[in-house]
Amino acid sequence: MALLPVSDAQQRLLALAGPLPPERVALRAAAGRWAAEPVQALRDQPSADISAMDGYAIRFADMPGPWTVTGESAAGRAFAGSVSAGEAVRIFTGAPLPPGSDTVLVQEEAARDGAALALALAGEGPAFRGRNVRVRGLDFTTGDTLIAAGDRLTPARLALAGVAGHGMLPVRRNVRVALAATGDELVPPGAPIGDAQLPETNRAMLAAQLADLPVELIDLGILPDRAGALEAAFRALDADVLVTTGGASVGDHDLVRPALIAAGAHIDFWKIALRPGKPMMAGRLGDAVVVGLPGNPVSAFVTALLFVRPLVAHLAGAPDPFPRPRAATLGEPLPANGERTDYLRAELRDGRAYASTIQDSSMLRTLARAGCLIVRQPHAPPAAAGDSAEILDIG
Ligand SMILES: Nc1nc2c(c(=O)[nH]1)N[C@H]1C(S)=C(S)[C@@H](COP(=O)(O)OP(=O)(O)OC[C@H]3O[C@@H](n4cnc5c(N)ncnc54)[C@H](O)[C@@H]3O)O[C@H]1N2
Ligand code: MOO
Repeated sequence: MALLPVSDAQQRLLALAGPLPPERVALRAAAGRWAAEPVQALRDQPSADISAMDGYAIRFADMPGPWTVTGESAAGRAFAGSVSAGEAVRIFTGAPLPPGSDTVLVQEEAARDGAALALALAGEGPAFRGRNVRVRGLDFTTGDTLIAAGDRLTPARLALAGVAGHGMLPVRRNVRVALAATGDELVPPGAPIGDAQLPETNRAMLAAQLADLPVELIDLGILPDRAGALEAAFRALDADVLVTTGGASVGDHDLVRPALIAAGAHIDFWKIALRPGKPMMAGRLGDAVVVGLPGNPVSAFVTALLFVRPLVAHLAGAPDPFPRPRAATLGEPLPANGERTDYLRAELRDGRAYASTIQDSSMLRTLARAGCLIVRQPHAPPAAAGDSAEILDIG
């Protein structure tokens, strides 16, 4: 069976399910999620002309003074009257300008004695009408579209939506992701361990890889290499996404695919032109998308980066969920590549990428040291030191 190119597999994966249904959640709960609808301003900001400085509201036409102070305007406590010729109102940052005034004289440039106000130094004072005033609607006005559907709700956008009058925001509901490790040799990290056993690390790694996405993780634990137990766990699934690791290849104990099929799954693809990560599979099980990752930790990491994270982001409403490679300079030559897209663990030093000598997909130490993956396209010719290469940052 021919191996599926990485980009074809990525497109087919996203085609398995669309974004989850929308819901409205409080501002804080929307952090890091994607807007399901455009967000429009419900108010003008600022809603009146307000002072940007502590000082005195004056009429610019009255420059260079002197003035008589007739009252005070503070943030949240506007002056009730207005400003007539020769009058000034004490004003503070964020306070509305009283009607009649149009300019703020900062207090550092003012000399005040009781109600008498003058410039501290001749020639100082505001240089133009409107100085130190934030005019109504400076930031935005009612009806402006401030956030587009599909925009990520960054900290700044949350604050923007809040000041625009929104207490709730339209997002996609959180993605329920079930994680299952498979393998009779696996024990939880830190547990007593025999020689034939191995600490199970893929669930912790995957959970951390998804930590910045809007997920609810469901831990299905470590499943044994037994068809019946796997099938039972898959049948009981209640999640939007099932991610398994291990048992994806062709050995006698690689039972994930047959168990998924026995549980009623449709496998859309299996085996990708990818190194590491070739045995990855994906399909549907009821309403859920299932992704079977290879067990080797580096293969699981790379396939989670290229497939699982983008799938979760897609379900959460991200319009462009795939990691974006950037160009970097190779520090050392690389040999020609074979038929699979190769993702080489590499260190970045002085802006140059140096691939680890050994790229075995079991080796977590080289992964932990790597700042990036060098992406080698199928059949790429040999590359020299100083050549440009595509990399994916992972540091
Ligand atoms: N004859 C062939 N053999 C293999 C092929 C092949 O095409 N033909 N593909 C190889 C490739 S590529 C990979 S990758 C591996 C992955 O296969 P599996 O998904 O079946 O992985 P396992 O055999 O279950 O495990 C591989 C390795 O990783 C360890 N492991 C598994 N799960 C975890 C975990 N949760 N945490 C930590 N370590 C884990 C496991 O103990 C094994 O050492 O197959 C090749 N074989
Ligand atoms: O995914 Mo396997 O790790 O290509 O060797």
